[in-house]
Amino acid sequence: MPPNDPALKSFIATAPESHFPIQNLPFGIFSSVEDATLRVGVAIGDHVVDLALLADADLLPLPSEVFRSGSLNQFVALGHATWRVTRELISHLLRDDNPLLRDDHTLRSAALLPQEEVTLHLPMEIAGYTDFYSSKEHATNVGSMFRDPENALLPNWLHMPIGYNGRASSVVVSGTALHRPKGQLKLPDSDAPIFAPSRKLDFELEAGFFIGQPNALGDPINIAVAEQHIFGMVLLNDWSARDLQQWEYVPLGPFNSKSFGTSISPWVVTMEALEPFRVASPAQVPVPLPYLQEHTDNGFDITLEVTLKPAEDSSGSSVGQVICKTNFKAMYWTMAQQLAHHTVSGCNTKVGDLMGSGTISGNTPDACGSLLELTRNGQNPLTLTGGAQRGFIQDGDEISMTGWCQGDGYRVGFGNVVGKILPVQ
Ligand SMILES: O=C(O)/C=C/C(=O)CC(=O)CC(=O)O
Ligand SMILES: [Ca+2]
Ligand SMILES: [Mg+2]
Repeated sequence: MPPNDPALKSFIATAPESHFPIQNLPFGIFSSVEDATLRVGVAIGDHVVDLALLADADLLPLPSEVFRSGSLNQFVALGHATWRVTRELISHLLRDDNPLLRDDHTLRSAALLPQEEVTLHLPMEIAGYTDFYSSKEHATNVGSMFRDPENALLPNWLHMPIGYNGRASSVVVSGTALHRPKGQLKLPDSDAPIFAPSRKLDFELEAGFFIGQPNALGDPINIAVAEQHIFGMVLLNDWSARDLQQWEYVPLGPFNSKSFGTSISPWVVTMEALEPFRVASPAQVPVPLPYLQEHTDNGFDITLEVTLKPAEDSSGSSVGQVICKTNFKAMYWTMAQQLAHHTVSGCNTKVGDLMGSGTISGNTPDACGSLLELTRNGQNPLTLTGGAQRGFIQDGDEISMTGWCQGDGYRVGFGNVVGKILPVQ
């Protein structure tokens, strides 16, 4: 049976709402109390499979050092065929009718660790980070607040996937707390900026994808093969200080307002696992230039949610609340178009480059992927359970994003990306 078959079952039982059934098998980097080495793991249910130990036991045809090099980069650099075959072999080893690992109690207890007992790390060594701006609803919402409601979309927006070169050094894995940034901001009633902690700290709900197959300088990626260059996807929170952003961003785009931290989920869901959830993306009018024209469905049906958990009150309690529900399939520009556009100038990419989709907003009020949009720039604060109000993020707040593809009786999920905001340093 192929690894995406909905009927497949693992000897590691998974509930229907688990993000990590045998049909998923996302790759990540973990360490454990017994072994601090950063090594490659695959999530299955509530467990992690240690691929280095499977390779030591000759159950995977790769040198185990590939899985002990500290990131997924070495493994991913081996190429598309290796990612696919490795996932197939792991799927085979985890099937409920395969006794090889199931009945080898020594290997099984060493190579299958409960997820709650491991530490997850950044999955890739991130060569570069680019952030796109590909949700029409998001671009329209922000354009109408920051610029002109009559001409919310700038004239270039419908012709190319707009993006900016972000900051790779500050991409952090889920669970990493970040301090509120300081910077220049200009208050509405003043002509001169002040230097102060951001008062308009926000999240941006995004999906990210990792480059698995690079392209050389001067050799653009054709849109027809663009997806073959993608290893897989994660969830991404592009933390944004709106007051710093509004003062600094013209004409070269965001700088300090977004470079203080970008959080990603630890498990990279492969494009193979996402294949059953491919859907058409929105029709594009006007038709884009030929290098951006697609002849296949390149959208993906991924349900997304954001939860805000406010700082604990004096009794130490805090309840998380879902503040956004949306779907990745609403994105106007696809990953294939983003990659074709990114490289059309001759720009090269490297294994481990991270591309953000841009904030994912939909066309209902609760489908907005940022507080900027959910609260109309803080003017209509959200009222949380218990009465607390939020225009923007307060110190101690935790933002958690989750996402999954719904199959028939199973989910291919991303887990989550969580981050807490600490007071200014
Ligand atoms: O429209 C603007 O001026 C700014 C938009 C953003 O801050 C969003 C950005 O980072 C790109 C995106 O996430 O869509
Ligand atoms: Ca962004
Ligand atoms: Mg960022």
